[in-house]
Amino acid sequence: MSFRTIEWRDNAVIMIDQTRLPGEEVYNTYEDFKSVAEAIKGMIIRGAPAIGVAAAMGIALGAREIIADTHESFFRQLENVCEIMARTRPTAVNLFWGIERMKRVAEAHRGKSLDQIREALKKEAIRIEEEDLTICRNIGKWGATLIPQGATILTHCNAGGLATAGYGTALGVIRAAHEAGKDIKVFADETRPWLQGARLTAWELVKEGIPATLISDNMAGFFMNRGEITCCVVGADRIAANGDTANKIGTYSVAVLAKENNIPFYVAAPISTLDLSLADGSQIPIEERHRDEVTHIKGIAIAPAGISVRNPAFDVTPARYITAIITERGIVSGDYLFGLRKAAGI
Ligand SMILES: CSC[C@H]1O[C@H](OP(=O)(O)O)[C@H](O)[C@@H]1O
Repeated sequence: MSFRTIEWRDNAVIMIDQTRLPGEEVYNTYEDFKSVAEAIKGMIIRGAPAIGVAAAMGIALGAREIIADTHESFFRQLENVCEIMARTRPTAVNLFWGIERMKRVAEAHRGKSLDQIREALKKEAIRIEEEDLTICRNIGKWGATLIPQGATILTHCNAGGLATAGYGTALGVIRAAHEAGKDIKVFADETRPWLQGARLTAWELVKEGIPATLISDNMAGFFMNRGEITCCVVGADRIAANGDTANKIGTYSVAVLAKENNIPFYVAAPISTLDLSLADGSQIPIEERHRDEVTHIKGIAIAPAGISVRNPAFDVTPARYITAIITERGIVSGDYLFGLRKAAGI
């Protein structure tokens, strides 16, 4: 891949600014944890695994900012850093997974010096990023076994290298199938209102020469009904114990249309996206974002100011619409309650 989503460099965090794509490939440098939190909230960086990495690196930055004479003061301030990270976005469980993993490392080093704790947190954040890349490649390998030669794959939103530490989950499956010479084509939903498909997925696929067609969200059913789509592959932000999956708004509609047209619908996600504490998807918190994301494009109003607006950023696809869930440890289908726990090693 010819871009880097996020990187720890010289005790700062470097991120590609995803709000400026596809027109400009700009990298921002963050030297304090609060600006990393703002970058997550403002979707400079977005995508479940990517915001897990960003939160971890933000906490590592925060630990270096803390001025403390005692361990008690350090850990009290570190808790505050973690709480600020946790308030950035509510749906992607990877954010909280990353925060908890960093907390565990800090606790495990409580007996060490503050600088040793800071160093351990920095190394853990870098490790999380490096691991995510390997995880995505493994998701790709497993997922590619489901993709027939010459398939046309519909994807929604961006579950690509930009949504992870690189390579992607849904786009990881697509990349792996392409690299295996399966001669695949992609239909990418533009994904209103934030246009992750038009701005980010299309950018990734064009850069790599993977054949892709951009469609507006309301065209997905048309092409499915005409027999032009072989299968659908999407990412995820939180997967409940029974397989119900939260993903970008519009995913549920794609899944129902796929079921109606007898098209396999796959979710590609790392184990860190599982939330087995939730029995089903009804408890998954759904982020509601600012109305301007719906009424404006690039700052230009496309709706009158007086109109009321709703902007849920995610929806939940019931497990019955999901053909299989592709993880880095294998493909889960059928009895999700059993299969997901097994995949998680429980
Ligand atoms: C690799 S999962 C990415 C997942 O996150 C996206 O949401 P957002 O762009 O709001 O962070 C979308 O749901 C993707 O499927």
